[in-house]
Amino acid sequence: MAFLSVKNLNKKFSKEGVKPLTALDSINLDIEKEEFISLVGPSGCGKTTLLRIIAGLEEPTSGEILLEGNKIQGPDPERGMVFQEYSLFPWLNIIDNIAFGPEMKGIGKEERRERAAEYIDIVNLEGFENSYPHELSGGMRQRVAIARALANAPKLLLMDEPFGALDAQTRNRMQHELLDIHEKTRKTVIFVTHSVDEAVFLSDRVVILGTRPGRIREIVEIDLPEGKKRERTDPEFIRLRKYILSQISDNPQEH
Ligand SMILES: Nc1ncnc2c1ncn2[C@@H]1O[C@H](COP(=O)(O)OP(=O)(O)OP(=O)(O)O)[C@@H](O)[C@H]1O
Repeated sequence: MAFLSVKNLNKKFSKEGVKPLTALDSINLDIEKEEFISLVGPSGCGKTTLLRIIAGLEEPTSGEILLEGNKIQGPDPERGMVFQEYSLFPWLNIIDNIAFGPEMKGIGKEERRERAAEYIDIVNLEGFENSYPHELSGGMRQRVAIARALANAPKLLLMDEPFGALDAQTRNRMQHELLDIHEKTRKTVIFVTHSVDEAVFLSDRVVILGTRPGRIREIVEIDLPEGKKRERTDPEFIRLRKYILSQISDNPQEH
């Protein structure tokens, strides 16, 4: 049994008087525990819709998703979501932002602060515990958002274009940090991105969603050295990146 199993998933958006739009068509996908999976494809191919259905924020029209054999129904902190806009609480300092989920679960102050401190350490934000979100850079805020999702002890981390709003240099640094976080926590990650370069750099497998909207076109294994040893200049990296780009026929917005 796969850790996460997407079975025959279909999603149609219907509005009165308008022809229904098929956003996802017969999606089947098995994901193993600890895997890092990216979803790529042209704009409108259904990446965000698939992620939102896995998050439980959207209902499929038919089909189902099983997490460790249990059908997903509605949102749950066991599936932590990180968005492009950091959605931090501006009135809470960093440690309380991170401890928010555990607080909602009724975990006592000391324990949740301990847990938050552990994740502050993992995302390298020691010393910023008492700062407020507006006092941090974009990359740092995104690290808080990742720590906040992790503090709920999720089984799955769902990331929707999390580095899309960052400048190129910060984005590059965040990619290295995310690999590092993945190595430390071994969380299963599903990562939506427009950037094929980013997907190849981060992932164990890249799922290409089709030019025919909403279908899986191909799943590409990224057989590169683990962790920080990944090099963009590696000929295999360049070959995989070119190959995936050639499979995305619409213009990807960046690469
Ligand atoms: N709430 C909605 N109501 C109607 N149509 C929707 C809704 N959400 C998404 N769609 C449509 O479903 C299709 C898939 O959208 P989705 O946002 O999942 O694509 P995407 O691959 O994430 O796109 P992008 O790369 O531009 O973010 C698009 O045609 C979109 O217009």
